[in-house]
Amino acid sequence: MTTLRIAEIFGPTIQGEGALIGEPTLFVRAGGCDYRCSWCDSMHAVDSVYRHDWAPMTPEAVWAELRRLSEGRPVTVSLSGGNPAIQDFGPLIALGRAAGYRFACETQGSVARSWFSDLDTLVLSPKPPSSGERVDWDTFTECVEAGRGARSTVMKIVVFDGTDYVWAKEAHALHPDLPLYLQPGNPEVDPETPVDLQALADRLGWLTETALADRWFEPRILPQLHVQIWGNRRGV
Ligand SMILES: C[S@@+](CC[C@H](N)C(=O)[O-])C[C@H]1O[C@@H](n2cnc3c(N)ncnc32)[C@H](O)[C@@H]1O
Ligand SMILES: Nc1nc2[nH]cc(C(=O)O)c2c(=O)[nH]1
Ligand code: SF4
Ligand SMILES: [Mg+2]
Repeated sequence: MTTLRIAEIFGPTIQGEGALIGEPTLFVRAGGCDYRCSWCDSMHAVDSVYRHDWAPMTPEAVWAELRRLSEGRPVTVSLSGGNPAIQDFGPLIALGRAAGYRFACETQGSVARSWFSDLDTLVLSPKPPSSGERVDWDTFTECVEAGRGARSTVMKIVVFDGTDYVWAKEAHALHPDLPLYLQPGNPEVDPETPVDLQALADRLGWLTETALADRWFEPRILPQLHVQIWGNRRGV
């Protein structure tokens, strides 16, 4: 039987990012990641110094918590992390889907999984140069292939600067069929530090105006809605 490493389960909240923005959602945050992005906003689910806080849970136990949080009313569940793709979420997805719950997954596209095809929405978020990580595009393409059975697969790219912007255009050119979402990077990820909403608005303005001036009309450009509402608070 699979045991999952779970950093946190929370909600209902709203999906704050990308294609499903605004959608009522429960989050399952998996512990552990094969990347170390310089600006990761979820290091408590990445850095192994926090591993003692990650609970070993069976899919049944995660499913029981999701039912409790939603009071048994079917809702969208987002699998995030860390990188959920380093674990086997197939059994959890099967339990939830049988009860009418929908599943999305956020992953960087570094590990392909057969259960991607059981998702409603696969969100692939390849990492730009500012992250300090490098994308293996062959593996990323394997992730796109593994998600062929999903209802939809989208690409979501975090953009911090001009170099990331140019990179995002190249990433889109490699996978032009994936609907593309851009979000400005949040440079302040400490949950104790209040976010500077004006600075985030300025970043969103810069990204939006850059794409429009460039006549690049493919991407949808969105803020992180949960950060607008709750700042860097955890568990929302
Ligand atoms: C914490 S990651 C977990 C899932 C997966 N490891 C990934 O990166 O796609 C969830 C989403 O948050 C984004 N993200 C992480 N840190 C961010 C930051 N400082 N500003 C904006 N988005 C960020 C990631 O790019 C990803 O789309
Ligand atoms: N509300 C809310 N929306 C989100 N979208 C992506 C998130 C993530 O950390 O994966 C996230 C999150 O942590 N909270
Ligand atoms: S891939 Fe995702 S979870 Fe892993 S370090 Fe990067 S942003 Fe954080
Ligand atoms: Mg987040």
